[in-house]
Amino acid sequence: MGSSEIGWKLEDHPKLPKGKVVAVVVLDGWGEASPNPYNCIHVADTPTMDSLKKGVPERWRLVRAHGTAVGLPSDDDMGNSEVGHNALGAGRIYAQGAKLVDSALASGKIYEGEGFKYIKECFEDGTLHLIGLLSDGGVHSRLDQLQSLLKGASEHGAKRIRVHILTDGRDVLDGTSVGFVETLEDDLAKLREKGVDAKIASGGGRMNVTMDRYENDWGVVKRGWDAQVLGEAPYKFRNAVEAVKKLREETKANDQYLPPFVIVDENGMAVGPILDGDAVVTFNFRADRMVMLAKALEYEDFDKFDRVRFPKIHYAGMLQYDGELKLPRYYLVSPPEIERTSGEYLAYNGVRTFACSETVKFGHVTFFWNGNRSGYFNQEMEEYVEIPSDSGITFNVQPKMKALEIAEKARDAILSGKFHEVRVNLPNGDMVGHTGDIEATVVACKTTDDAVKMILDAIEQVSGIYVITADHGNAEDMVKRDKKGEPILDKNGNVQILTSHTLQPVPLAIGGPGLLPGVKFRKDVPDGGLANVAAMVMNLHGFEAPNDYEPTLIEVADN
Ligand SMILES: O=C(O)[C@H](O)COP(=O)(O)O
Ligand SMILES: [Mn+2]
Ligand SMILES: [Mn+2]
Repeated sequence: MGSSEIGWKLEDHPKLPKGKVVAVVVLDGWGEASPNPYNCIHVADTPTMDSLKKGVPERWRLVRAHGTAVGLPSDDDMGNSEVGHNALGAGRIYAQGAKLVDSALASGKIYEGEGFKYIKECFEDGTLHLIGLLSDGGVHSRLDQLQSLLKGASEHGAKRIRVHILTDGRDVLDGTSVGFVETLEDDLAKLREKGVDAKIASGGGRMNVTMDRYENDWGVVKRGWDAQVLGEAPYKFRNAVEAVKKLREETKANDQYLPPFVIVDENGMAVGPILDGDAVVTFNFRADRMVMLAKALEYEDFDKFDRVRFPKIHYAGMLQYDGELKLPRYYLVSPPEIERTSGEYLAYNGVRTFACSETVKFGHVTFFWNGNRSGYFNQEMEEYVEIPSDSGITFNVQPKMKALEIAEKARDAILSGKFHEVRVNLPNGDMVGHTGDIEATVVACKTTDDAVKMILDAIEQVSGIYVITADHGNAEDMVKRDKKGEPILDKNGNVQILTSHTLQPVPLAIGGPGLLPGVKFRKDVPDGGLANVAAMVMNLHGFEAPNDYEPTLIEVADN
């Protein structure tokens, strides 16, 4: 459908007025779980969020934020920011990258597309490089997809393959990197038996090497570039299992933060720098932490760091990572076509929007919210503000992050009278939760609660409406559990800290003086998920949602 054929005008809601200020607050990584010592939200002092839960029962509920409710392959998949914010903003459930790549690999269609044909042109004389996150986390990538791609690429003629690994420990338990590298090494050995020259060429921890996002710290991407493209790194090893084991031991870094390393041959030469005539595939399906590398690999004009050498390669992403920038130009699997998002409708219908977060989550309430599209729909109607995040630190040392600064910006936007929607992401529960530091995560949760209070106070002053929710769980459960829900202990009797997201539902609270007294949650959408929130927010702005949006969660009783 071309945009001119779309009927952008939304119907008026029969009962709800227009012109109210609606604050939409996404608490990143804030799920609902039973109270226990590993539930940092429970342990923290959170009077504001507690009062919403204990307040009007018809205005607080849980919504699904994981698995099929957000377009992931199965209900064993935890939620994440990309799919969560996509669902919140788009109001519909799209088959997400993980699922699309699964199907393209299963059917073999991945090998028939333009993207694969493009990289295949290098197979005769060049090397195929695969760069991405090595784990089964299913948030940015999946090991089984890499395995399948390795097999498929070799069957389709790749003779020399180099894998550049990024160790995880964030979406999976810390320490699991060793096992993933061993599995990959087994696969590569099998390929070598078949005559394919296949090796791991470089590596490093995802948060230290390559996978920065929203341009918070180009140094991260540069460290990756030096290892992957130039074959240079402070650590050199003959094999990758040894590299990961030694670096964990010697530098005491966890999987997320391993320093960059290259694998060298018997003469000390890097086994797989990226050279003219090579093909490169970034095998993560998720966009945010691949966009920066994609720019470095693709853009002729580039001034973010000195690339030293800019090899002439054929580069394809697993997916196209940015629909607006059309980046990268070539990709193996078409991304979900997320269109007619709520933000675009609201801009057409006169709703003025302000969106804000700090750098590490800025794209969540803009890019992901708008269906993986950077930029404004209509600059006259929207203002996006990014508060610079601290860089070069792990957030357990700064658990307050910029939450209060974000709340101040939201407050000022609410009080300014210039906006009808003020949308923010408060990052703390998630970003600090990912460090696995329980004490710091408790501080993170308290700070989030303080920030929510500031926003609610401003809404009170302008007789507005608030919508408080989250994109997925994280801080509410910081320990790995067995099937019965009991914490799992390691061989030393210590609990295994869970740095990842969870499968928990998230809270959804509505209220504020501007909300008509008869507005309450419907009882007939018990399985409602994040995708149902968009229609509700449109209602709160005085509009009916488009017919194909997931149903709204509210009704208006006459009283
Ligand atoms: O990229 C990350 O930080 C994690 O893999 C997932 O966290 P997010 O989905 O909350 O960004
Ligand atoms: Mn998130
Ligand atoms: Mn997260």
